Amino acid sequence: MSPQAQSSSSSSNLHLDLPQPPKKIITTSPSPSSSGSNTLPSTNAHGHTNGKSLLFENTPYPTSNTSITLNSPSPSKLNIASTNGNGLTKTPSELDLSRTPPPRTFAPSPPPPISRCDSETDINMHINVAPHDNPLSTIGIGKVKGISKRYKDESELSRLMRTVDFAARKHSCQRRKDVDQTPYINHPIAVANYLSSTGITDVRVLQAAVLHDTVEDTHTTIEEIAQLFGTDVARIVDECTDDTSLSGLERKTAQLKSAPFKSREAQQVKLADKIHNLESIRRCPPVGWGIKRIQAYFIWAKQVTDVCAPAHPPLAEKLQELYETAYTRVDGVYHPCHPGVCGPLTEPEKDLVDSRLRELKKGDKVCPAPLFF
Ligand SMILES: Nc1nc2c(ncn2[C@@H]2O[C@H](COP(=O)(O)OP(=O)(O)O)[C@@H](OP(=O)(O)OP(=O)(O)O)[C@H]2O)c(=O)[nH]1
Repeated sequence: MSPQAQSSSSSSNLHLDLPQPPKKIITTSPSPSSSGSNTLPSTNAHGHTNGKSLLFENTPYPTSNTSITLNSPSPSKLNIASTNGNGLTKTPSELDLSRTPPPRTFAPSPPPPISRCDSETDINMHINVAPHDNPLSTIGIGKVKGISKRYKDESELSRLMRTVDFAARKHSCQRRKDVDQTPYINHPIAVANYLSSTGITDVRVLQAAVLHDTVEDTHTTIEEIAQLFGTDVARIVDECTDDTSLSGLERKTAQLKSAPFKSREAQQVKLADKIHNLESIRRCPPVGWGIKRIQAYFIWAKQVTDVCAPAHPPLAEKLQELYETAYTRVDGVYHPCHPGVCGPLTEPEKDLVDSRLRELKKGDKVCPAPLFF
């Protein structure tokens, strides 16, 4: 384990509850309505005042009967703990969070829905072979010679745009888990944008950022990516792809264990992936997420990003700022998103946060720019 991982893990000993909603929301008709059974506020609450932010007011939990403990000092120790009907079993060393959610199951996750919009016809259109004749469909990345001749002479800009187009087709039926069901493609584009806006100019890294969820969450294969975009891009995407046969808990553990051994490029994508997920959570969390799940994600994400931090210090600094300043409010009670790093809000800061929240509740439909860029 790297020194960064050690130092970060030592700050958290939190008994947390991680439910498993569907991995991605898939809709056939994009209707970003917040009506129906959603329990989150009807407007996205998000704000940023004097370096402290509050984003939304959270809502009740569904139920289950298992919870997760992230133990220090080893970030790889994620223990399932039984709960009683009223919620989590607490120990004196655990945080006493004001609202105990009903118990729920953490693992295993249901397999993520796969986008059905990424028809093989679309993909093979790019490589000029019939779907069932694709010579790459059964071979590993090691045997793929590299990018198809057809794309050898294209400019970097053209290649990047082709990558965005490919990812958009692949994710076209997917939505984020937030109440507005944001188009999923916004996430990989934002990840690439975090990298390019903090100085990453290697187009292969930007391509990999755009493609980083295609293999995990759509029918895309690494071989396709190798042939369409080259083996370097395919390798980075492969490193950023979780094994979806594992449970949610196992995937989280695996990410922690593998993070120190990833290439620099893959670690850069990981940092950007996490910063966008964390920003999304604090601005408009996935439907059904409560404070414990938010905090569990922040704690786990910090352990991963602390390991990856040296790969891209500018993003690591932004992440640290995020961990130190992100707040949420549940039933009028303020909670730091990362309880081990974030200090309590002062009264004046609470007032600023509240006034920002009131402002947003008047009806802010415009997706704001990320807070740090
Ligand atoms: N914050 C946020 N995340 C959303 C949203 N919609 C989908 N996601 C995805 O959900 C995952 C985070 O939720 P978890 O519950 O921890 O992940 P899991 O479903 O894979 O167990 C991320 O997957 P991932 O990209 O594989 O990242 P990671 O879990 O490896 O960090 C993230 O991209 C959303 O609206 N907000």
